[in-house]
Amino acid sequence: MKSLRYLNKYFLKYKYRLIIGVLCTIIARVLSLVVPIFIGDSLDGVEKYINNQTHSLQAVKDQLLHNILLMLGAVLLSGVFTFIMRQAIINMSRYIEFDLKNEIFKHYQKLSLNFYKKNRTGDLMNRISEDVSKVRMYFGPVIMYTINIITLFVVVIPYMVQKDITLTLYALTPLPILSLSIYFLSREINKRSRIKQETLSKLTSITQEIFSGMNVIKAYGIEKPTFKDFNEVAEESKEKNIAVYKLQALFFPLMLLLIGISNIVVVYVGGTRYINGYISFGVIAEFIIYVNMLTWPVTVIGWLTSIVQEAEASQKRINEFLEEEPEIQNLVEEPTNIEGKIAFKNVTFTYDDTNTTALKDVNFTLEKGKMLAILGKTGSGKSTIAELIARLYDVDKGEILIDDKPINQVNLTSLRNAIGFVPQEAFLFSDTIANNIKFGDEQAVKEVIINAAKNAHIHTNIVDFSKEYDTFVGERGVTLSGGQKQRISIARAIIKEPKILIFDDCLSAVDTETEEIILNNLNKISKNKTTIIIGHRVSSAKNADLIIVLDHGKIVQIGTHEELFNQKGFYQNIYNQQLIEQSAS
Ligand SMILES: Nc1ncnc2c1ncn2[C@@H]1O[C@H](COP(=O)(O)OP(=O)(O)OP(=O)(O)O)[C@@H](O)[C@H]1O
Repeated sequence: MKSLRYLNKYFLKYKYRLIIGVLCTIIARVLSLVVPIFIGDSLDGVEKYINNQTHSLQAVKDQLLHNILLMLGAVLLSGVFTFIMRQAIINMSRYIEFDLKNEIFKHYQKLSLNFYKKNRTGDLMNRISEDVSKVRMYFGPVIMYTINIITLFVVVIPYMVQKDITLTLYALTPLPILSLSIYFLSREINKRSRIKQETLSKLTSITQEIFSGMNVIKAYGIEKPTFKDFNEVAEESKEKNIAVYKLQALFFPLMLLLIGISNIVVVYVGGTRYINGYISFGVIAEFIIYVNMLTWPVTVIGWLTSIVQEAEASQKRINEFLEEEPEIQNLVEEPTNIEGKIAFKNVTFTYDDTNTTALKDVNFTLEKGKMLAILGKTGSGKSTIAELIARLYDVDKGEILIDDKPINQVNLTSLRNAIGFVPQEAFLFSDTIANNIKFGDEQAVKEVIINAAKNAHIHTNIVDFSKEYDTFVGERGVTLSGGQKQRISIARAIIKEPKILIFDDCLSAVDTETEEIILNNLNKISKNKTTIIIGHRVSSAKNADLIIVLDHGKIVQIGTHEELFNQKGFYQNIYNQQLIEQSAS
């Protein structure tokens, strides 16, 4: 129950709903419990008349009518209170489910990239959906049935004992057996359900992967082996499902069997005691109804215990993530005004998971409004510089200064708001083109969107689509070419009007002519903006105020185009190489 204690704050938040729910549950239960009393009383009245203990038929009829009206009233009122109880408690559980999901989601958003590298997406999804649903059961059915059971036991059992203790003992004996059997059955069902759930997750993952990689599957003609893989997992999932339902099928027969046994015991023992004159006829009827009333809650005790165990396990998994501290902490509450000067002082950085030292002793200063180009072979650490500027990771050694302030002394939201980042792999949401561009500035009007698209040299492509800016791009932008996705991603960064623009190798999928147009546009847009262009081509670097060449995480060349062009080294080599390529094409 330790993990579930975390949820007490929600009980406090919804205390009025909870109190109303509890009161209504008690009232509804008590009202429904008077029905057997009137049935017993009515049968006793009829019995007395048959045995000639009462002579007035009219008096018996009046007694029956009186009892029927009272029972009707009690049942109706009980129904009304049950309705309010369900509204209060079940709705409370839904509100808490919603709050908890939001809390987890907000926390997920605060966590650093490393967290996402360490944990599988399926696991993250499961904790926010499956686990939260299990926890909801703790708030809804568990509370509702627990109060129900307690009220029932507190009222019914003393009443039964007072009527006839011997019959009570006989009538209740099968119930603990029922409860225990249901407990073990539910536990086994839950165990099998968990396995079923895991295979279902596996099936979902494999299906998702197949759909995402459909173009590769088709291109390689591997539909058959892919189907075989899918079929194996689907087969496993089917087996696990059948295993669960086999056990579930036992649930109701077992319950009916034990209710039947209880009823037979009441009829037999009650009948004997009636014949011996210990109880009246009506008591047998009352006991039969009470035993049936008690059976469901007793069955439920076993079920509830396993729900609480499940909720406890789920909340433990949720807490593991909620207790995870974001590696990147915002140390400054006040927003910071960012001008855009960036300096790296002896920066060394190692990725935790692969232990790769991506940057070694990197030094450079980029004045605000200036342009930096970063070149270097693949894996030389270019993207890492961009990620460190956005503070997606903290450095191990040395420091990064933004406007001469250590980066961790800058408000994190201000920093990220000041950066327009175009990642190496463009990511588009399954939404319209306009909304994908507007993502950088929610308030942007049509003209501004079009202007950004023009600057990213994608406008003419967009107007060629029948729905123009309202074209839906499909999941991850599947309906667009690589170059189109990159340019929409560039438009998204431009529209934000950031102080710092970072283009991480984002012109790789466009031809040199388009690259030239975009670079020219960028020269205009990036006035007064600190701009960092990462790439492999000299064309994207030659207009920069500063060029850095990286090799294995170290700066091997630094200077302007003129300086590096006249130096022997990587820059001159690729310049010459690209010149030859250009003249050959
Ligand atoms: N998220 C990561 N986790 C672990 N290691 C990483 C991660 N990203 C990059 N690396 C490693 O850090 C090194 C530098 O990678 P980086 O992406 O900065 O290179 P790059 O110069 O941008 O390469 P490319 O031109 O191919 O994009 C590489 O050896 C890479 O394997």
